[in-house]
Amino acid sequence: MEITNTISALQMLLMPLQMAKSKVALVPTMGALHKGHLSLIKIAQQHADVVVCSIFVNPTQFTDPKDLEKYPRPLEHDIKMLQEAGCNFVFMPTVKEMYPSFPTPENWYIDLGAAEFLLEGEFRKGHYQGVTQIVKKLFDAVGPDVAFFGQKDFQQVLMIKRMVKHFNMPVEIVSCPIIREDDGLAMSSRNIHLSKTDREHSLILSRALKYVADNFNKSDLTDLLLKAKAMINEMPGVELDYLTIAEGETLLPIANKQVKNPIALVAAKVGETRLIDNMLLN
Ligand SMILES: Nc1ncnc2c1ncn2[C@@H]1O[C@H](COP(=O)(O)OP(=O)(O)OP(=O)(O)O)[C@@H](O)[C@H]1O
Ligand SMILES: CC(C)(CO)[C@@H](O)C(=O)[O-]
Ligand code: BAL
Repeated sequence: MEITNTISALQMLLMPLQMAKSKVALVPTMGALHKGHLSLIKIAQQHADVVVCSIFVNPTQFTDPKDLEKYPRPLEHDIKMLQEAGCNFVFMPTVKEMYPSFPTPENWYIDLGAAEFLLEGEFRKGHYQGVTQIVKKLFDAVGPDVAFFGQKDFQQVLMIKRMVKHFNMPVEIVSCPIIREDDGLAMSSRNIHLSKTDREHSLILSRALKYVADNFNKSDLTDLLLKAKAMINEMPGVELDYLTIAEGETLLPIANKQVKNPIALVAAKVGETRLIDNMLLN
């Protein structure tokens, strides 16, 4: 496994492979790797000849400076995990490498459609501009044929697909299933911040989503949402940002069950830690 910190070194390594028409996959991450990330690497290995994993805690997508400051960065552990997973290249750039004028912000704005401002976009204003800005830079640096993202960040996958379309980039975007702990909690790097009690309380998120999924076909939509929200609101230490049943392209709340891709999405603060999760409804 080769580890590089600069775009030019990475490109020198990848160029001969790309000239020989090897299929290159990219798995972008912010590190603090867990089994969810490893599942992306595994799926990428099934699709491509070469897998590049990037580790970069991207400052432009953080709206809360404290969240950025305390984001976990266990680099040695990450490298060991990637080595064991058989990843071929790790790209770990500095902030200056990705944003040469940092801390002066670069000009960046693209139209991601109305869904940018819903859900995560409402609670983390500007988040998807930051995400698409760095993913564009990573795609430009690596030149992947295909890139893998987790369905846990469902809205992120939608936004990245829109960015790729906006720039006509020749990159296939693959959304991969959510990996959960045995008790249902969606794996996330931020779970490390949960106290023992928070960890117990956090289970209400996947339970409420499961309740929605199990009852979607048999219950009235309004009742279903009310009951699922009540389950979360009754849990001490959990502060709900949103729970919605939305259409999977527009992310608008659905008015009837006949829509194409219904999905339940949730975000809540559990103690001091903000978590998100979602479940497809058919
Ligand atoms: N439980 C999971 N199952 C599948 N994919 C996941 C899971 N958790 C994260 N991913 C995906 O891994 C990629 C990198 O995510 P990231 O490094 O932000 O990890 P994370 O666990 O989502 O961290 P956090 O949510 O705390 O920022 C993203 O595409 C994300 O959707
Ligand atoms: C896609 C991503 C690596 C961009 O920084 C990040 O948002 C993440 O880890 O989901
Ligand atoms: N996995 C999403 C990245 C973020 O929360 O900023």
